[in-house]
Amino acid sequence: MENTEQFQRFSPQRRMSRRLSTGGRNDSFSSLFRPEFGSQNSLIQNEKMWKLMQSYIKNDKETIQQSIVNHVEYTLAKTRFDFSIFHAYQAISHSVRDRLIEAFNDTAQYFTHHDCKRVYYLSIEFLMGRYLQNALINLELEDNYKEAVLELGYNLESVYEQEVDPALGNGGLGRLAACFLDSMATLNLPAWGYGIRYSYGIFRQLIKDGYQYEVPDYWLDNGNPWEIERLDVNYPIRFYGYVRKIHENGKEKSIWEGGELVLARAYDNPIPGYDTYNTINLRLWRSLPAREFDFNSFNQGDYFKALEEREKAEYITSVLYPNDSNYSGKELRLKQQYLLVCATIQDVIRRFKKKKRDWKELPEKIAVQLNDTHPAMAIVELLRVLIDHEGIEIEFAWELVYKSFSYTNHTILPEALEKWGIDLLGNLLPRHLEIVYIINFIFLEKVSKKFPNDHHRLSSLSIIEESNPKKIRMANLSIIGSHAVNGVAEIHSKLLTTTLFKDFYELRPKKFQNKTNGVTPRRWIRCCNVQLAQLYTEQLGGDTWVTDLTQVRCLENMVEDPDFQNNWQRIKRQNKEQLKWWVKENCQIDINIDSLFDVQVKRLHEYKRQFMNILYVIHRYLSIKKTPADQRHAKFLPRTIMFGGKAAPGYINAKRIIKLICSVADKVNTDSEIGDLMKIVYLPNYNVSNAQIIIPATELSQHISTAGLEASGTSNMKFVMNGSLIIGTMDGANVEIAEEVGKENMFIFGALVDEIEGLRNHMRNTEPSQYFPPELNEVLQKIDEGFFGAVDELRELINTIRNRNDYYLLGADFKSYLEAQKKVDECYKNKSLWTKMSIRNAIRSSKFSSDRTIQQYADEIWGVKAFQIPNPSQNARERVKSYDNVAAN
Ligand SMILES: Cc1ncc(COP(=O)(O)O)c(C=O)c1O
Repeated sequence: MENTEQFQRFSPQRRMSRRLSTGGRNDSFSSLFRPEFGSQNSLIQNEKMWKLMQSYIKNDKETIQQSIVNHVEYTLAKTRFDFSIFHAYQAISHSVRDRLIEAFNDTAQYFTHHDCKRVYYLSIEFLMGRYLQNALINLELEDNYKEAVLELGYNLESVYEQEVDPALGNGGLGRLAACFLDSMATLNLPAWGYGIRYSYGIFRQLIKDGYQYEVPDYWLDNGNPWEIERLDVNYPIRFYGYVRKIHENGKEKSIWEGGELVLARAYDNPIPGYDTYNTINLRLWRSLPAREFDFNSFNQGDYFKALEEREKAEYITSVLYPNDSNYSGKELRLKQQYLLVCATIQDVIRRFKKKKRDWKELPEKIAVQLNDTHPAMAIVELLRVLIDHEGIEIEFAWELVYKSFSYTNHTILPEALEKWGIDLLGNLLPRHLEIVYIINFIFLEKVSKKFPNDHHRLSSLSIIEESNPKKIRMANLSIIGSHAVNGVAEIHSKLLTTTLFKDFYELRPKKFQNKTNGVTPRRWIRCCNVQLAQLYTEQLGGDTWVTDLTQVRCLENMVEDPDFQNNWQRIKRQNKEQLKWWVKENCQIDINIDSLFDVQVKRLHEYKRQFMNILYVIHRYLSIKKTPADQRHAKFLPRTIMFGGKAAPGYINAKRIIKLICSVADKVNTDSEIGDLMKIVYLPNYNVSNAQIIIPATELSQHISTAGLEASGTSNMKFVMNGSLIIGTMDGANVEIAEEVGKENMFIFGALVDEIEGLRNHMRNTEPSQYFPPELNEVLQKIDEGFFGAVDELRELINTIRNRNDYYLLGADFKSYLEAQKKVDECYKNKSLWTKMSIRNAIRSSKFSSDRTIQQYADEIWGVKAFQIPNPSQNARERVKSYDNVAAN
C-alpha cells in the first residue's frame, strides 16, 4: 500500500482550507480570491468529525439496501404512498453517488499530494449518456446492487431506464470527449475534463408525418444526482468593457475593465475508472449573475429591468448550439466559449499556485488539450493572465503557453472552421483582440525571416483573414499556440498536412501528429452488450479484457468453432430481439427478426450521404417490384433498413433527406407486395442510450461518407466491436479498420480520396444524366414524378445532385455502392460465413479502444504519468486517512 503512511502524516486542518474563489466586488483579478477560512473553523479543528469519516461505506447487500432506504426517507422525503420507480432510481443513484464521492475525494487529494502533472481536457461538449449503469459497472458493484434492489422490489434494468440521457453534445466530438474521460480515469491519469453545464442539451427529436420537430430538452427537470454543485467555486467572467493603459515602473500595463460581469459556478461530475479506485472529475460551468449589487439601477426605480439584466447572465449557458460540423458565428456562442475558458484558466492557475513555485514549472505541471477550436481562446486567456495579472514578460509567457497547449482538429469541412469577425470579438473581448494582434505580429515576423517575401504564405498562416470584415481564424490561433496538433485518424492527419494546414506543416513538421480516435470498451461492450461481455469473460477466463482489449484477439482460434459461432449468433439474435421491441414501442412498426438489420445512425449531413443510402433503398424496392412475385423470395433477402440521427434545426437539405426517408418508408412498409422482404424505419431521437440498444443489434452498418470528409468517425468502431460488418468508403477510421480486420471482412466501395478532385472536375463538365448510372437516373425520375409524394421539396433535394453540382459525389459512387450491396446479400445468404466475418470484425478491433488513444496522448503529447490511488482493502475497508493532508481540487 504505497504511500498510505505518508497520507496519515498530514494534519486535518488543511482539508477544508480550499481557497474560496470569488465573492464580493470582483472588479480586479486580484480580488478573485478570498482569504482562507479554514483555520478558524471549529469543524475543521474537530478531530471527531474526521475520525467518523475514516471507514468506507460497505457494499454488502444489507448496507446497500439501508443506504437506498435512507435516501428515500431523508434525501427524497418520500413515503410508501407516493413512491414510484423513478424515485427508486433517484434513491439508488444517490446511494451510488455516495460511493463515488469517497473515491472522488480521495483521488483528488492523492493527485494534489503527489503534485503530479495534470491534463486538462477542454471541450465545449460532453455527450455522456446515462451514468447509473456505467458507474455501477466501473465500481464493480452491479451484481451487489442487482441483488439488493431486487429484494426491494425493483429490477435494476428497469431502473436504468428511468434516467434521462444527459446529452450535452451533438455527436462524435462530444461523445469522444466522454469516452476519453472514461479512459483517462481507467488509466489512472491525473486528468480533469472542463465543459459547460447547459440547461438544455441537444433537442429531443420527434418525427411526425415525416418531418423532424425539435423539442427542448430540459434535462435537469427532476434534478441530477450525479453532479455536485460547488457553491463555493465561482469565478467572475468579464464581457465587453475597455482596455485602459497605465504606466508602471516605466512599462505600459493594460487593464481591462468595465463592461459586464457574470459568474461561472462549478458543477463536478465524478468519473470512475474501471478496475481502479481512481475517480476523476468532469467540471462543468454554469453562468450566474455576478453577486454585486447595482445600487444605481435599483435606486432609479427600474427594479424589474435590473432583474432582467441579471437573468440574462443565466442565459449564457442555457442552450447547447445544435449544429454538428457547422460553425455558428453568434455572439452568445462566443460568450459560452469564453466563459468556459476564462473560468477554467482561473481554476487551473489557482491549483497551480496552491504551492509556491516558479512560473517556469507551468508546462511541467499542466497540459491543456483543446478538443477542436471552440476552447481556443484559452490560449489568449492564459497569455493575458500571465502578462496582465502576473506581470510576466510576453516572450516568456508565450513559451509557457505554447508548451502547455495542444490542439485536436476534427474536420476539414470549410463550413465548420471557426472564424470570428474582429468587430464582434473586439467588442466582447477587447483585450483579447489586442493580444491576438500581438501574437500574430510576433509569429509572422518569424515566418517572414524563414520565408522572405512569401506574401501568399504569410497570408495563409496569419491568424487574421484579410476579408471584409476581417476575421480571426481560430484554427490558425490554435496551431500557433500549441506545441502539438493532431488529426483523429491516419487519413485525416495526412490530409491536414497536405491540404488545410500544409503551410503550417512546412513551417513546423514535427508539431503535427496523428491520434486515431477510440471508444471505451466499458460503455460500448461491457455495458451495452452484456452477453458478448460474458462470452469474452468465459472464453478468456476472466474480465481483464475490459481494460486490455487486445486480449480478445486470442479468440482468433475460435472463429471456426461451431459452438462459438452458435453462441455468437444467439447473442446477436437476442440483441436483435431487443431492438425489435424498441422499434415496435417507439415506431409502431413490426420488423422481421430474420431480416438483415442494416443501420445508418449518425448526425444528418450531406457528406455522410444518408441520401445515397435511401436512393439505393428505392432502387432495391423498384427491383423487387419488377421481379415476378413467385421469384422475389428467392432473389431478395429480407432487409430492415434503419436510419437515425438529428438534423441541425436550420439545415434544410438534411431535413429534406429525413422527409425522403420517411416518405419512402411509408410507401414501402404499406406495400402488401413487399411484406417482410423490406422494412424501412426512422429511429427517432438518436442518442447515446438508444445507440446502446441499436449498435449491438446491428448486422450491417453504413459509413459511406465521400472520401476525405469524415475525419474519423467513432460509431464505425462501436459497430465493429459489436460484430457488425461495415459497408463503407475508404474514409476516416474505416481505412484503419480495414487494415485491422481485413478488407475481405468489410464491404468497401467508392472513390478514393486522391480521385475526388478529378471526379469533381469531370462532374462539372458532364451532363448528370450521362454520368449517373441508369439505376440512379431511374430512382431520381421516380422521385421527380411524385411517386413518394412531397414533390416540391423532394425535387429540391434531388436537384442538389442533378445540376452538375453533386459535390458529395453520390453519382460517382453509386455504381460501386450497388456492387457492394450485392456482395452484402451474397455473404448474408451464407450464415456461417457472415458469422465468421462478424467475429473477425469484433475480435480484431482492439486498436479502437480509447485506452490506446489516451495512452498515446499521454505519452506523445501531454507527458503525464499514471498515479493510481492505493485501493482500500476489500475486507477491512479501512479508509486511507487521506482526508487530512491537503485541500483537494
Ligand atoms: C449519440 C451519438 N451521436 C453521434 C455519434 C457519432 O457517430 P459517427 O461517428 O457515426 O458520426 C455517436 C457515436 O456512437 C453517438 O453515440
